[in-house]
Amino acid sequence: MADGYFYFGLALVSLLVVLFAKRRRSAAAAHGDAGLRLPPGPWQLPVIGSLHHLAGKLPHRAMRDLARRHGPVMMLRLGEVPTLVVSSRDAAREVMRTHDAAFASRPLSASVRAATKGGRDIAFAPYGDYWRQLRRIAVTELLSARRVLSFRPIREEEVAATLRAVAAAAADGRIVELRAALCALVADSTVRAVVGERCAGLDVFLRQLDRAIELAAGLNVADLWPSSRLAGRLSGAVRQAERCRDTMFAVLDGIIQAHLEKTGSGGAGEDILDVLLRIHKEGGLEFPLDMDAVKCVVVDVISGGCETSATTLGWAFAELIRNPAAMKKATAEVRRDFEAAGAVSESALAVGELPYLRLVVRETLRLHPPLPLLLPRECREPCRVLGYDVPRGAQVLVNAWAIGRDERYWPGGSPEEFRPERFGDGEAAAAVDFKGADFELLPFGGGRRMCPGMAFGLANVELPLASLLFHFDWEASGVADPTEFDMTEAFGITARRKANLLLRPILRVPVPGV
Ligand code: HEM
Repeated sequence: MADGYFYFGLALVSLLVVLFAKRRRSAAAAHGDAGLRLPPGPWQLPVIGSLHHLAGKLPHRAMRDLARRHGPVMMLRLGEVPTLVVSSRDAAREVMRTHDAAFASRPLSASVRAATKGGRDIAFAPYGDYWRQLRRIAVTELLSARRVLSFRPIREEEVAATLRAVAAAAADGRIVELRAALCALVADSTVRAVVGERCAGLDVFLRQLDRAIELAAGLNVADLWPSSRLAGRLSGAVRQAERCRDTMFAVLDGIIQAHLEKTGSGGAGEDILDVLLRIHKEGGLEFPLDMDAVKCVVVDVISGGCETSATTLGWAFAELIRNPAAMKKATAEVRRDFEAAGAVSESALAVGELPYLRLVVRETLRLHPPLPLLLPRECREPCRVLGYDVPRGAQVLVNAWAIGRDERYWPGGSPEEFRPERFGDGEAAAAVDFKGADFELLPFGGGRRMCPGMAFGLANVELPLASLLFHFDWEASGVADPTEFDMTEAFGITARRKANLLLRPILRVPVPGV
């Protein structure tokens, strides 16, 4: 609330000083940025910069509309923060491939700095040797294909528990709020993979994590006006981020203690925290992995793992409900392939079964990248993108959501349409994938800071989706025309679906153990 009043007050002050600021701006242009070809952008107000252009809309949608007028490389000012917005495949390629090293850092806003103890985690560590060391640990130890595979029994158990709960609802003719069920499924699988088991404090931990992610979105006055002490004091965002961090760390202290007391850790049964504690104990690293770093990485992996996969699953179901032909095709495929087995198994999924279901996931990630603006990057050294000069220190947002819906890259039907077939044989987009080489499809980002959790995330999407389609048919409750199914996005760092996912399950293939 305090943020709201403060913001409104600043907007009023802005209007009063606009003429004065115009004069000052032209004076500044006369010496400061002379000779540079800065990217174009919409007109700005003093103090709030470009924020008024975003008011009342979701940021990725507002930025897409602005980019249509000002171009694929556009400069905004969010409060005080100069922000480059990139909205085309070619511009994204320049940021993530041509000048990848120049854009390989992340901006550390005051609240992110507080939540991550100054960027001690993987996602927000400034680009450099410390980040490189953490990234190596993540890729080779924590999130490697072998490690993700070792969590298969956890995923299978959690999916089986969800299937049993849904079967009970189906038997009673009850409607299921599938969004909540999917969030719980992904959270339980992820938490068990990271810390071994759910414990009492984890609900508190997950609530604080949600709050910390909200604060990290940067739309609070402390992060928008970093030079203003008054803004920092009025906002309280930094104090809240510290409180979230301390509460999460206190829960982790108990879990770490229990891990340290446990005997015989190591080898196949290791969870991610075991691995981190082993690396902490072995030492010998250039930057010792102290307990704060261990906790920051655990928070990173749980936050990276939960929201993104659950959001993807929610959208996949919503799109399938809205597109009965695709639902029919995906369901027929999974029932045909697993009929003999009587249940979906991840081992069969791993050897390339269910090609259509995989296209459903790819199409879902095209239309609904869970992080529509990825995670922000920061320009470390002045460089040029599509011929425009980008100043050092500018925050850089890649609008993956807008690029994924740009008709120039998605010919053959409306890019707004959910059509998994567009990635099939004979179609222009057939070879386009989300592995970071195709800059029109960037749900996991690209370049050095690309998501290291892709295999982990996809495993948490594919098995639940295939299993829920295998055993049940799904009907939207109270929706006569599927095309009317509500697809409104919620506001937040992840673009999750706003409405609940109220669906009626109809049992078609018996669930084992029920
Ligand atoms: C559907 C699932 C997921 C999506 C769509 C996704 C998306 C992303 C994106 C867009 C980025 C920023 C990339 C960039 O700056 O170019 C990112 C970074 C990251 N993701 Fe994911 N992610 C997913 C799952 C996961 C999972 C399961 C984990 C961990 C278990 C994870 C951990 C991370 C980390 C640690 C980073 C920061 C990497 C760095 O800065 O070096 N993500 N993710």
